[in-house]
Amino acid sequence: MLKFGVPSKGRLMEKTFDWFGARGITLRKSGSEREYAGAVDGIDGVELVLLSAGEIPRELAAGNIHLGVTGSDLVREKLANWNSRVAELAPMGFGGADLIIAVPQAWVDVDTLDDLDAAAAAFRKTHGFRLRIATKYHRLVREFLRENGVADYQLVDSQGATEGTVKNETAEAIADITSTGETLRANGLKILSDGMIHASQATLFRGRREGWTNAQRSSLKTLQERLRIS
Ligand SMILES: Nc1ncnc2c1ncn2[C@@H]1O[C@H](COP(=O)(O)OP(=O)(O)OP(=O)(O)O)[C@@H](O)[C@H]1O
Ligand SMILES: O=P(O)(O)OC[C@H]1O[C@H](OP(=O)(O)OP(=O)(O)O)[C@H](O)[C@@H]1O
Repeated sequence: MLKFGVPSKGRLMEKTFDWFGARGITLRKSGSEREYAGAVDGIDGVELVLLSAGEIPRELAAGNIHLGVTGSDLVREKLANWNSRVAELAPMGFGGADLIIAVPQAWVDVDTLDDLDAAAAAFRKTHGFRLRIATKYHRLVREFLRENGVADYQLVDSQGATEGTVKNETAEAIADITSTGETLRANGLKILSDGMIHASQATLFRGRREGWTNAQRSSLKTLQERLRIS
């Protein structure tokens, strides 16, 4: 069977079903609403596996699923050298959100990464510890700040309500996903003008693990033909 991982809930699940439906391919949950399995109507040998969007990158890289839909941000965050472990088959045009760096609006002298670097050095001198950036995107934020010459900071882990960490005084800045910008505004934060790390959207990926059977290759080919993607 060709195993196809799709998000099991939340913002990406329904839109994934709609996206395939609009292209004449019906994804179907089998059994009860709560069962995390299903099938693809009209294409033999494809098995749906409903998984958390955050786990799909790892399952693709491990070869436990062959295809998967998840956010392009999650693939980049969860997989070192993601490009060598999965291939992008199709951007899907929904689930759009920007991973950005934001600081307090009250920091009137800080609008760019260079300003942040200067503020971070000053912060360390004054406080005796490094400026804290709260995020769940550790890999992407580290890479981005390294490439942009910002060094004098520390990451603090935040798995949710990240924008609140500044008010709660557990961080001075944040790196998180935003779509409408409302959460940032409500928490008195502003995006650095050059603080865009990644523009994410839901994407169909193929795992690059070797060892596919001929039947699995053939199911993928049929699916690609039906979707008109290569
Ligand atoms: N406004 C938004 N806020 C957060 N994530 C968003 C938003 N819009 C789109 N996304 C995307 O949705 C994906 C995360 O979806 P979701 O939270 O359902 O998955 P998850 O992190 O695996 O959650 P869970 O583990 O609870 O299932 C990411 O790719 C993210 O970029
Ligand atoms: O720009 P906005 O439209 O305001 O959306 C951004 C917010 O939505 C997400 O949180 P989510 O609701 O997924 O909860 P979380 O804090 O658990 O990640 C994200 O982490 C931001 O907090």
